[in-house]
Amino acid sequence: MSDAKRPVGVALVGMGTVGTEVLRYMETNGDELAARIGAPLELRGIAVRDTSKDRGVDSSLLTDDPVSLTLREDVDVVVEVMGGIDIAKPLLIGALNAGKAVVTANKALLAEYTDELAEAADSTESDLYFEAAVAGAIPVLGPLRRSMAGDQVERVVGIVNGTTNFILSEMDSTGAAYSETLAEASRLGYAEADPTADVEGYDAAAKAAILASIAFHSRVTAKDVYREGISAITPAQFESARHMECTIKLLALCEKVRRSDGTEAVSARVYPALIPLGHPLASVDGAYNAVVVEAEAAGRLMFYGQGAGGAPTASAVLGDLVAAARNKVMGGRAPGESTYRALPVATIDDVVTRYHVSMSVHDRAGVLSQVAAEFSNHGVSIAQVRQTESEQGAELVVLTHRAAERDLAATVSALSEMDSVREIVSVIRLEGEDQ
Ligand SMILES: NC(=O)C1=CN([C@@H]2O[C@H](COP(=O)(O)OP(=O)(O)OC[C@H]3O[C@@H](n4cnc5c(N)ncnc54)[C@H](O)[C@@H]3O)[C@@H](O)[C@H]2O)C=CC1
Ligand SMILES: N[C@@H](CC=O)C(=O)O
Ligand code: NA
Repeated sequence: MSDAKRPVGVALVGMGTVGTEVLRYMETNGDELAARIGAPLELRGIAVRDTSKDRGVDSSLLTDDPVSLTLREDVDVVVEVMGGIDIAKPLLIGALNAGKAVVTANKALLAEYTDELAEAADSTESDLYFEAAVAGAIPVLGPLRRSMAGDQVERVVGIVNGTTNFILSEMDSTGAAYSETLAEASRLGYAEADPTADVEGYDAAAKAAILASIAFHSRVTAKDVYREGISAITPAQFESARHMECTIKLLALCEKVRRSDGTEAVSARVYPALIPLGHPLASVDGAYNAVVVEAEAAGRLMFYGQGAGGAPTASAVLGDLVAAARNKVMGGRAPGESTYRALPVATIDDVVTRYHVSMSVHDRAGVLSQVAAEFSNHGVSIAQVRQTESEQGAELVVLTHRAAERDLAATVSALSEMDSVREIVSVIRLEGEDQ
């Protein structure tokens, strides 16, 4: 057999929601994949935690020793879909050091350690692919890395977590509380093994770090990303959003910003925000994700599709597997890491946006002007005020014009000290008015 026709050996690590679907499509579409690669894929083994469990596969393929499996001579590509960092990190670095190509969906790992993984990949000129790690099935990393390699990306804004988008969509349409819909998101295979990663924004922050690093050619890790989750979002906030013809979405925002000292920096942040109903991201519902990329020459691009779930994620993994296997057969290598710009990371204080501040106040003369004065004292300009009466007093909702986060924070802190303000009920940012 000529070298070009030699089968490409694959090690699958993890056989959960995603791994099961990867395997299914490898089997059912094997001939087509072979035609695209120029050689058949051959599964050398599957690393699982419990080899005694019946998984409907040839049990001789199962092993609980992922290290030995991935380092086998006849393994060319390692597909890692088990998640976690402690085992996956040395496993994948070891595989790359041994010259194996790696395909992974593990955003938690990539958001912290892409530099170490890329260094190992470079040491043996191996491939490291991870399209599934951001926005599931949606091809977004490939386009950013390849198709947009000649452009200057200015901003990336997206809904990149299927679980929270599913929950927020349900809260908006049915008035349900977030905890009621979380179990359903887990059942549907959207949520992480520990769903705290989803609802508290860690998963989206990991994806924001990966997106920002690739978009701006500068290393951003998950720790650099400002993060707020959705667990404090209430049905009342949705009601308030509707008054403003808005909805609430958990957004990942990555952009180049000018800091107060005039230097350029990268801002990466994740938080629930109001967005106008007419904004293209407002109609992205359920486990769907969407990523809007703004670039100097391209203008605005939008990528949309299923961001979570076994089969959609398997689509991205399989695309990478075909690419990595084809490189093994034909030669060549995927574009490597490109973080030559080494921009500093901006803090949340450097962000400028609009705010919706809801507070409970004593219903007496002069309160409105005192509150307005506090915004003005900190240089935060008010766009709208709405007051509603309640048994306890009054609720005051203030929508600001664009203001710096540090000024808004100082305003809120001063308001919370005022005698006439009973409680700051919520502060939520308003994004996407420039669409
Ligand atoms: N489910 C989804 O929608 C998406 C998941 N991902 C990522 O894909 C990866 C896998 O996710 P899921 O399939 O949803 O998770 P899962 O929890 O359903 O599957 C992971 C599997 O790996 C196994 N595993 C864990 N440690 C192991 C070890 N040391 N050796 C062998 N097997 C081990 C677990 O027993 C489990 O069966 C994660 O990194 C996740 O963040 C990425 C995009 C979407
Ligand atoms: N838990 C994640 C899975 C995909 O990355 C999500 O809900 O988006
Ligand atoms: Na993707």
